[in-house]
Amino acid sequence: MSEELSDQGSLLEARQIGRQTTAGQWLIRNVSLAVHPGDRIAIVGPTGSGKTLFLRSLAILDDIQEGELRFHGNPLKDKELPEFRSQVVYLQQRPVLIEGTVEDNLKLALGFQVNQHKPHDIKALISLLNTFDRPESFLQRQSSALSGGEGQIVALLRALILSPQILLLDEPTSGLDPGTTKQFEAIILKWLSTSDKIPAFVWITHDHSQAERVARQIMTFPAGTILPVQKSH
Ligand SMILES: Nc1ncnc2c1ncn2[C@@H]1O[C@H](COP(=O)(O)OP(=O)(O)OP(=O)(O)O)[C@@H](O)[C@H]1O
Repeated sequence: MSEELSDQGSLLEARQIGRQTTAGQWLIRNVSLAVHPGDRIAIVGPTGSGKTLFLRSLAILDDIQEGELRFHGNPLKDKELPEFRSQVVYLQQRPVLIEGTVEDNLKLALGFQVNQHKPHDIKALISLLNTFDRPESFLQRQSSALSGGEGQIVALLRALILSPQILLLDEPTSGLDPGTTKQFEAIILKWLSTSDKIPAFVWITHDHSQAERVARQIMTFPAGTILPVQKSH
């Protein structure tokens, strides 16, 4: 995460991001990253070093107290946020599914106005389901009856049918068994190779062998970005 960023052609760029507690203590500071088309970035680093705080900042899910985010080279305006959300999708550790079937969940994102121009490509979806080794009838399963791993894969498929430009993955396989983890990775790699865009991902993982398998760039979250918490007077 160098401070010298080339913004040439970056999709998403974080410059000198800082996050503070409400009491004013810095949790992360001066963290920068540029994501370009085709990037496959893994972020590794110790527990509590601020990886999630940083990724959530990239996803514009939390406010930042310092620094700047740029999307396609420009600061993001409020009115551009729905488009940003359809292009930059954040997947958290635990899937959040609605009641109903797998298909209801997959169609959910497409219901948002900003996504209505995106075709619901059922063929592509079924091909991804095959990578997951599930028949088409899996679409009719109730979300409440899915295992944790199946739920996480459904959350991934729901993200992918939006055809995002960037996936932000926060330890998405930490609760999955090795077989489901491999399927999850295979779906992402298939998506990368079949997307009509040149998508990118930023993937937080504690598993160095996973980082080696999926990423082209591995970044260690720098301990130096975390300042010691000051005692208040
Ligand atoms: N809102 C908050 N207020 C105060 N401290 C917070 C807040 N959010 C996170 N923290 C603290 O900031 C630090 C970084 O948290 P974060 O979840 O980003 O770490 P992480 O590197 O993702 O850890 P892990 O690898 O365990 O998921 C932690 O010590 C956490 O307790």
